[in-house]
Amino acid sequence: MANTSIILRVELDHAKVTFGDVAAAISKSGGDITSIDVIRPGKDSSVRDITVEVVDTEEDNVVESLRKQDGINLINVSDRTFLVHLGGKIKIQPTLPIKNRDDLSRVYTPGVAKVCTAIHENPEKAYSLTIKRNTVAVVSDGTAVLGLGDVGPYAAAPVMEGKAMLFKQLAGVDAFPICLDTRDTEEIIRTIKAMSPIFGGINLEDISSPRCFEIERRLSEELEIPVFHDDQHGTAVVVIAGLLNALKVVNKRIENIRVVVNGIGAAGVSICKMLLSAGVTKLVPVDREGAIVRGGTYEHEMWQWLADQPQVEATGGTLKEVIKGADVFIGVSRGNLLNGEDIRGMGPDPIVFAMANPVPEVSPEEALPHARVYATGRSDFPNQINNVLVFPGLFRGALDCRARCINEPMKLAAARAIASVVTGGELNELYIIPSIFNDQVVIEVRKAVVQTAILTGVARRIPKDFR
Ligand SMILES: NC(=O)C1=CN([C@@H]2O[C@H](COP(=O)(O)OP(=O)(O)OC[C@H]3O[C@@H](n4cnc5c(N)ncnc54)[C@H](O)[C@@H]3O)[C@@H](O)[C@H]2O)C=CC1
Ligand SMILES: CC(=O)C(=O)O
Ligand SMILES: [Mg+2]
Repeated sequence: MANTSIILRVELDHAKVTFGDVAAAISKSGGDITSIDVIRPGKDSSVRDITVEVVDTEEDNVVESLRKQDGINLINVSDRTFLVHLGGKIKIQPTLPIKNRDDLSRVYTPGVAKVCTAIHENPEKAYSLTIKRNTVAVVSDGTAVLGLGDVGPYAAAPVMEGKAMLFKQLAGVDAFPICLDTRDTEEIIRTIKAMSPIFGGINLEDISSPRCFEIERRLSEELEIPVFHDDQHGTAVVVIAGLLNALKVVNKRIENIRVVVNGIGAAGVSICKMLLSAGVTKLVPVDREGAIVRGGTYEHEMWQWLADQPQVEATGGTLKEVIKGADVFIGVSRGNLLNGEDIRGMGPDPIVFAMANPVPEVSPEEALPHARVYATGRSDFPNQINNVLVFPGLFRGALDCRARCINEPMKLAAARAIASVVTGGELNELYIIPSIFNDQVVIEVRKAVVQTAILTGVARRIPKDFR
């Protein structure tokens, strides 16, 4: 269950209630008071802001318990999550002030004209004389936002702003959220290409499958800057990182495990591909209609590709059937599909990565009694397997070496780098993946990405610390 934090502004009529009554009502209805601020003291009445931690589902009970109590006037309820979104989460700041006409004539006309001419004569100079070298576009059409689905470009913006914040805070990359009001594949490709001159990289986000595959493929072919669909590859990289470490905990080898992947969309396809590259020999991809089987015929190009792979099992079934005896479950589908019994029926020491956001495929309450290793995409449980461990360091590296693209070896190197941040002594069931606040993650991912880009010939610049 997820907790939320609400601030209740209440006015107390001292003739009728005491603060003790308020605290008791909050506690009885499931809330936990974390702070109290007196806004207006008074003899007959007073106003206070009470911050309360509450399980999401109990929020209404807490509010209701105060509303119905005589002597309490509930003036306002603010959700702290909404409060941090007021006015958006990022802004643009100039790198230097314009203090006088002299400054003005340098940063703007007439001075700027000679810089324009220099770039016109040598477009490579865009990297040294504009924001290009450190700027990434985070582009979505709002069609597969988290596990919420097709909520549209306006509703996608808070996630894209969040990604932009993470890019900046974790890796110093300036990322700009762009939410497109079109679902047309060709129009999306055309728009991103048209706006690409100012960007050093394109991070595609929350674009539904199968359109996301074509959009990424075409843009990668047609642009000279890295194009990376985060939900596909960022997720696959972090899954492989977590799996490499989880397998050490349960003492199993990747060649021997049977893996069920549920939700063969953007994330699922890339995870399956990367699992195969990493050596998995028994793979069961599952979508709404059940398992995708070897030898089957599918309209979906990527599902057909999977059905043609020798490592994919030929026996079909529903998720609840095929998960029996599996060593690993990876969910990138939607919440609450499995229960404790399903996890109990897996093989010995099961590994469960329930990564649907915001609600995992199986809750910790159901999974933990039976799973040896349990991870989710969320930040409020241990073992957060989320692509946020990947995209900041990966783009930091790609921008620093001006990589032409982000290739498979770079992704695998990033996965190994993330896994390596958890040392042998630290590794355990509750710690298979480093926290995003571990500052080694971005450093190690960047290093691995730059080294591999140089080795595979896609780097167009050698950063100083690699010379
Ligand atoms: N933790 C993390 O870092 C990440 C988590 N995710 C989560 O994974 C989920 C999928 O994301 P995307 O691949 O981007 O979306 P997508 O829309 O491309 O793919 C979702 C797939 O799940 C399938 N699906 C839906 N309900 C299903 C069910 N009951 N059983 C089996 N399959 C089902 C759909 O048919 C589709 O193929 C979302 O909940 C998202 O939040 C995605 C990317 C990163
Ligand atoms: C984490 C992420 O990118 C998603 O859930 O879509
Ligand atoms: Mg996403």
